[in-house]
Amino acid sequence: MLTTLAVKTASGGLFSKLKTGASKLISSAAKMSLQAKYETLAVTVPHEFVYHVELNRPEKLNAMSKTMWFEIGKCFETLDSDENCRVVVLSGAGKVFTAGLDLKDAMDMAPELAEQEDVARKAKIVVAKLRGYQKSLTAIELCKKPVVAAVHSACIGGGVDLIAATDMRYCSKDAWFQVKEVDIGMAADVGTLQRLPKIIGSDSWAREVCYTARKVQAPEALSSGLVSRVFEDKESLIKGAIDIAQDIAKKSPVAVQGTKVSLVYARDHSVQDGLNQIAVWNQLMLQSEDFTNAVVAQATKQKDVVFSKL
Ligand SMILES: CCC/C=C/C=C/C(=O)SCCNC(=O)CCNC(=O)[C@H](O)C(C)(C)COP(=O)(O)OP(=O)(O)OC[C@H]1O[C@@H](n2cnc3c(N)ncnc32)[C@H](O)[C@@H]1OP(=O)(O)O
Repeated sequence: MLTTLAVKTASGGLFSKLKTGASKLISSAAKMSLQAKYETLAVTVPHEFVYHVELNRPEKLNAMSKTMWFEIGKCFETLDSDENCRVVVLSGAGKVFTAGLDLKDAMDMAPELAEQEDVARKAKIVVAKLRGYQKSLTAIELCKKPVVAAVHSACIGGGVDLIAATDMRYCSKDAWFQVKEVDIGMAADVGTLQRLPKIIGSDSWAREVCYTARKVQAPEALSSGLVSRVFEDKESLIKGAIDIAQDIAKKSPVAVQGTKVSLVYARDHSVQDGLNQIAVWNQLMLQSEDFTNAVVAQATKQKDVVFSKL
């Protein structure tokens, strides 16, 4: 039975190669249109199934403007359903990863609030904005494709909220991180306080960096678990992140996407709830051709199985 299935997989492989050639053409077409689609993000496709999203306001140190917040949400919602995308690398163009919330934009809210006299009406305006910003970053977590943050130089305030919603975090030696919100008189409200303590093993350390807004340099980011790899410089960081992304992109998208959904669910639920979730998920997904093809490939020592798009 294994032999029959292996032959089936091998002929599927040839068909998939033809499909791969076609998808490369589609990918280069997609590359152009994706770049044109956003004002504050640059989206490229460095390898088949690997997307690279760059925060792209280098002249303002990638400060997160209203447009950028909106576009981050839109981008990751789109990537979630894009069958050509299996993994995303997220980095910053130019000198730094991001200088955080665009402070000019933040001040623009004052005149709008001044139009209202009553606190409840003012609060309604603020909460709508907050919910919108939260939704944008949660789109990264809801995107079933793993997202690898590649941080160089500064990652401040909203930047920490952003990377806390990603799956894996790498940085270069010159990187530093700052939960800066208390310095601008606010409690962080778009994910750092909720996600950071779950990323970091030490609750005490997480609280310290949130209360003090002190800078965390790359070696401490590594030892605390905020990042899992440190690269020599930005160039090797991006290459390293894309290499890992390519490895992930070769795996079954059914398996990888199911793994992300289950890890995110398990983080926020009891072990028993998590076991129930994956049992329900896999009662369907173990019937996928990916499972059969991958099992056969392992059993017959076949390399480079090609999986259909998802
Ligand atoms: C509902 C909201 C939820 C989100 C909350 C998030 C909160 C936060 O993110 S709190 C943190 C806010 N960010 C900051 O406080 C950082 C401010 N920037 C800096 O301290 C410095 O720019 C930095 C140390 C990062 C770099 O200094 P450097 O001398 O190298 O560059 P600059 O000359 O200062 O900046 C170059 C141009 O970029 C503009 N810019 C930098 N940061 C921001 C910013 N956060 N918002 C808007 N614009 C920023 C800066 O004005 C310069 O532009 P230009 O004057 O036109 O040349």
